[in-house]
Parts: sequence; structure tokens; C-alpha cells
Amino acid sequence: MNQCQAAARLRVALGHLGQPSARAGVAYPTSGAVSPNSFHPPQFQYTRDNDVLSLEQRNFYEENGFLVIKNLVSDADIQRFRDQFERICRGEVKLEQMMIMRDVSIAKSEYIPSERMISKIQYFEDDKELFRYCTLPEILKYVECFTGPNIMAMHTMLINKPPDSGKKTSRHPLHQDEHYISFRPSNKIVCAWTAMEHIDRNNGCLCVLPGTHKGSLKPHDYPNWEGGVNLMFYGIQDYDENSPRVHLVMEKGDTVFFHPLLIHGSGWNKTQGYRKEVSRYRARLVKGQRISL
Ligand SMILES: CCCCCCCCCC(=O)SCCNC(=O)CCNC(=O)[C@H](O)C(C)(C)COP(=O)(O)OP(=O)(O)OC[C@H]1O[C@@H](n2cnc3c(N)ncnc32)[C@H](O)[C@@H]1OP(=O)(O)O
Ligand SMILES: Nc1ncnc2c1ncn2[C@@H]1O[C@H](COP(=O)(O)OP(=O)(O)OP(=O)(O)O)[C@@H](O)[C@H]1O
Ligand SMILES: O=C(O)CCC(=O)C(=O)O
Ligand SMILES: [Fe+2]
Ligand SMILES: [Mg+2]
Repeated sequence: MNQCQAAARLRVALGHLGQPSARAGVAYPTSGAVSPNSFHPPQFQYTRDNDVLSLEQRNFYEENGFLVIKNLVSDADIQRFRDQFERICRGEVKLEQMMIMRDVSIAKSEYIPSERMISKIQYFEDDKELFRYCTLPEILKYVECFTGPNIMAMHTMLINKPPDSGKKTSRHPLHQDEHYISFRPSNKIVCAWTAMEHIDRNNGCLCVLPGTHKGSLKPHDYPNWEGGVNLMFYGIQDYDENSPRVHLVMEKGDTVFFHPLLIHGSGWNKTQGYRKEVSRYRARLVKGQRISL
């Protein structure tokens, strides 16, 4: 697949859904006279009413735009995702729709099937083993807290962050996921991101700017990084170095749910290991696949 085809595929996959059809949040009063003094904004804008989240968790997401649930995905399931990833790396599994990405630092080197060559797999909806991630009841249970029922998976990916070559190209610039998608409404979309092993600042953990989900979509462009930037990895331009950042240290199976406007990225992998995470799971549809709860 050449670059243009890959880029076109990304656009098609992200662009085929319709425009907003539903409103998020708790309903405003719709009838009767409402005096300015009796009007209250909805208490919850970013989470739905059900009994899965505690009030504290709900308030945390409303305020910060992300929520970490510890130990959500079992070791056995993660082992299955890992085994399948390895089969894909060995070239034993090939799927038409799946897109494989290499880090820019090795993009021009000879292709030898191995985990060294694959930094990201996108669109694994046709892979039964990997797509199991999107159907795990424990994941769906939480996704529904943000999206409501009638859930659909979008833009699935498995990231295998490579050891950095020294040029810091393994960083993922700070961005908002909404830059990459054309469907809305924002408050009914969530990302689930599950650590497939211990992830901290050494191997390039997720870094978030809490509360930024309350802002709007910012202009994105390539960052001005000396060591190079991966194709199509855009970042926000007005990044304030002093804004408080939170580094999410996660154990295997821990899962973070975050809002598509939350500014986030990931640091460089200073270790020699390949840092793995499986993610994506948004409430929406990919190629007609609908997940029932
Ligand atoms: C509910 C849903 C919400 C969804 C939210 C989405 C959030 C998304 C968050 C993100 O992940 S942000 C990042 C999004 N961007 C991507 O995921 C990039 C995806 N990758 C690709 O599209 C392809 O891997 C890419 C176009 C970069 C290359 O694919 P190809 O199969 O064409 O690669 P190939 O090996 O044939 O190389 C073609 C050319 O590209 C170059 N290349 C390959 N990988 C590269 C790379 N990583 N960086 C720079 N150049 C690269 C390669 O050297 C070569 O250059 P030349 O034409 O000069 O020979
Ligand atoms: N100079 C920079 N400009 C813009 N974004 C940056 C810059 N440095 C890091 N980032 C981004 O900020 C986020 C957090 O980076 P973080 O500081 O954790 O890692 P790092 O700079 O890669 O490594 P280190 O732990 O050595 O600081 C990541 O998304 C990273 O891509
Ligand atoms: O894990 C990373 O490196 C960043 C992933 C990311 O930006 C995302 O999942 O939206
Ligand atoms: Fe992202
Ligand atoms: Mg830094």
C-alpha cells in the first residue's frame, strides 16, 4: 500500500459516519415557564446515568476528562492479544483492512517480519482475535457510561511503541483525537486504552492535560521536532510548557477511558523493550459491525 492509499484509507475509515444526531447530557426542562433563577445547568455533561460508576468516579471524569480503571482486562485476554500480535508480526496472519505502521526512524529500512518492524496496527476489526478487545463485557460496561447504549467500535489500534533510536521519534505529540474524526457528538465518544504491560515514563506512558476536554478543538500541525516526526502524527500548536501534565503509570490490564477533546500524547520509550497497548474503542460503527450489550 502506498502512502496516498494509506492516507485515503484513514480518511475513508474516519469519515463515513453521519453528523450529530443525538444530544449528550441530562435534558433541560422542555415545557413550562422557566425563570432565570430556577434554571440549573445539567449536573453531568460527559457521563450517563447508570449504576456502574461511583459518584466520585463520575465527578472525576466530568472534571478531568479521563478515568483509569485498574486491573480491568485479564492477563489471559492480554496474552491472547499478544499472541495474535506476534502471529501478525511473523506474517502468519494477513488481513486486507489492517494497516501496519513503522516508526519514521526505520521507515526506509528493509522489511523483516518481526515486532521491531511494526509500531502500530490499525483497523483490526476483521481480526477476530484482536477484535475480541472491543467485545469484552468489562470494557463495554464502562464504555456505556460515557456513550450510552448502542455502542460501536471505531478506529481500533494496537500500538507497539519501539525503543527510541535516540531521536525521540517514538513520542506521540500532544493532540486531541477529535482532530482525526469527523463524527460527533463529542460527548458520546470515548476512547478505551488498555496497557498490555507495565507502562510508565520510562517506556513512554500516556500523558494527559486534565480538564482540557472542556475546551474546543485546537489547530493541529506537525511539531517542530529535530529528530523527525511520523507521517500523520499531528500535535497542538499552542502547547504551554507550564500547563499541568499528568503521566499515567499503568499496570497490565489497567484501562483508561478518555474524552476525544482531552489533550494527550505519549513520551519517548527510553527502554530496549517494545511498549504495548491495545486501544480504541469508541462508541460508533466500523464497517457495519454493531456490538450489542
Ligand atoms: C472513535 C474513533 C476515534 C478515532 C480517533 C483516532 C485517534 C488517532 C490517534 C492517532 O493515532 S494519531 C496518528 C494518526 N496517524 C496515523 O495513524 C498514521 C497512520 N500511518 C499511516 O497512514 C501509514 O503507516 C503511512 C502513511 C505513514 C505509511 O504507510 P505505507 O504503507 O504507505 O508505508 P510504506 O512503508 O509503503 O512507505 C511509504 C512511504 O512513506 C514513508 N513512511 C512510512 N512510514 C512512515 C512514517 N511513520 N513516517 C514518515 N514516513 C513514513 C516511507 O519511508 C515511504 O517513503 P518514500 O515514498 O519516500 O519511499
Ligand atoms: N518539546 C515538546 N513540545 C511539544 N510536546 C512535547 C515536547 N516534549 C514532549 N512533548 C510531548 O509531551 C508529552 C509528554 O512528554 P514527556 O515530557 O512525558 O516525555 P518526553 O519529553 O518524551 O520525555 P521526558 O520524560 O524525558 O520528559 C508527550 O506527548 C510528548 O510527545
Ligand atoms: O499510546 C500512545 O502512544 C498514544 C495513543 C493515542 O494518542 C491514542 O490512543 O489516542
Ligand atoms: Fe490520541
Ligand atoms: Mg519531556
